[in-house]
Amino acid sequence: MSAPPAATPAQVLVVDDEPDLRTLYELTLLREGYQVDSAATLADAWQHLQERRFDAVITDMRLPDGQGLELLQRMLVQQRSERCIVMTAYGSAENAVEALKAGAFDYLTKPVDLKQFRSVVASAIHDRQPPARARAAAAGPKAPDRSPAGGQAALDRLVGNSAPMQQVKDRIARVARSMAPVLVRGESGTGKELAARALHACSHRADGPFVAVNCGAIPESLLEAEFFGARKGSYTGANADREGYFQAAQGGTLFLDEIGDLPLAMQSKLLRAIQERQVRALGSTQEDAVDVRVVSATHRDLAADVAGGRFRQDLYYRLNVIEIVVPPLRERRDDLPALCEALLGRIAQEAGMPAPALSPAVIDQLAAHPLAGNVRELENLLHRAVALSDGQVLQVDAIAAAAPPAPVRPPAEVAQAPDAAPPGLPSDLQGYLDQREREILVRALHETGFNRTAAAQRLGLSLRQIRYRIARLAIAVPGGDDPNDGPLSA
Ligand SMILES: Nc1ncnc2c1ncn2[C@@H]1O[C@H](COP(=O)(O)OP(=O)(O)OP(=O)(O)O)[C@@H](O)[C@H]1O
Repeated sequence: MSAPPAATPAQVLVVDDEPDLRTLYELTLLREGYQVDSAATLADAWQHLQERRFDAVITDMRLPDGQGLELLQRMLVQQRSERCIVMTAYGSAENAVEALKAGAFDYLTKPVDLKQFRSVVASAIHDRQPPARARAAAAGPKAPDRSPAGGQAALDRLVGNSAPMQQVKDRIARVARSMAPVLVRGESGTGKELAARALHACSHRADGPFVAVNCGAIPESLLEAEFFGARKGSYTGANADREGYFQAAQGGTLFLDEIGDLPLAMQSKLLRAIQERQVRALGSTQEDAVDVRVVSATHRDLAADVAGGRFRQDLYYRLNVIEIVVPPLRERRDDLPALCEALLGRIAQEAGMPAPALSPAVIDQLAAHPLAGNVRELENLLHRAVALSDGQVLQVDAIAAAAPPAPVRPPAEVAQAPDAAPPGLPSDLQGYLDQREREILVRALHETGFNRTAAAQRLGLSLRQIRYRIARLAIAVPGGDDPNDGPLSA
């Protein structure tokens, strides 16, 4: 049996004009099993890049003939596949953010911590080519830079192919590859968490944990221990050492939902953890290095919170390196049929029943609904509709009954007319009364299991009268006009 072919080590280019530092980086990388080339200037680095392809490029920010950022930009223009790590001077947060915005995979702050250096380089090379030392497989053609297999599945879970949704998915796939912090913005219920999960699944951290935290749900006094961990005895009730969210997300993604709800004192601590990449558990004297990508989300206008002094500007700047905006449902109505189908499928699966079919009438009715609570509201509506529906096809009236009663309001044109009547006085009395009557009848029918006799009794009507009203208002009752009028939605 022949020995496996020798593995080709990953190739790294180091760009720094200080010979001592260059040597230090080279030795560190060689010891890790990489093959290293080095350059002292931008021109020299570019020459190397013209000659061959590398797996990663590590560049100092300030070089004798220009900025490391220029190298990054030139690489981007040429669509080079190398991942670029930029080294910035200590305290120059702007450079780090600028580099990440320009497409750097990650940054390191000088003086470089060698442990962090090794870990960042390993991350950059991770899913394309492990170091020779760790590789057993034969050297083959380099894998293209694409999302892990689970990435596409996670993007598919984000249902909707409308143009705005497609843009969101393209952006997720594009930015997933770096370490840059991402802020996901969007109204409540638009799917921000799903977007964050897809981002994680498309990243090289997909095999690591995804830890989701609702910042608004944690009592202020517990925040520090929850985020950074706590040593036994550090506070009343801490009976054992416990890790925090940062430690739990090690090697993966920490999703900070409702980031705008974090109190100012905690914002400072979070900023420090992100900048230093170190956290200190409550009651501990030691800092732990953490390798975590932070993705946060908010439905609030964080820029306004910054202006109002409720959110730290420096933290906002740090979290918002890359922004993903998930559009509200009203801006992507085209997604409604696919969303309904996917949500109904999920609901039915959870209930262990076949998914009811969706008629065009139901879709039309949903499309007319304001759905201000976005996909979550649509999901709730369908949940209740399924519970109220008795057949294979989801009924229009099951949707109407599932919808929370609309607030009593005069028709919109009356409210908006310049010489509008006082609120509460409708211009079309009959239309207004019909709408109210309809709501009451649907509610009564719903509450009596669609038994018309019982519903009529509840409303002080005869069976004849309620039948007449149901027909006049064209209320579709599950099971049609049942002469026996028994319970229809048992
Ligand atoms: N595009 C989508 N495809 C399928 N399901 C979706 C989509 N968007 C949202 N959902 C579903 O809607 C519900 C709400 O989504 P999610 O929690 O991601 O929203 P959110 O924007 O994070 O909400 P909040 O701001 O309230 O935290 C979830 O059950 C989610 O699975």
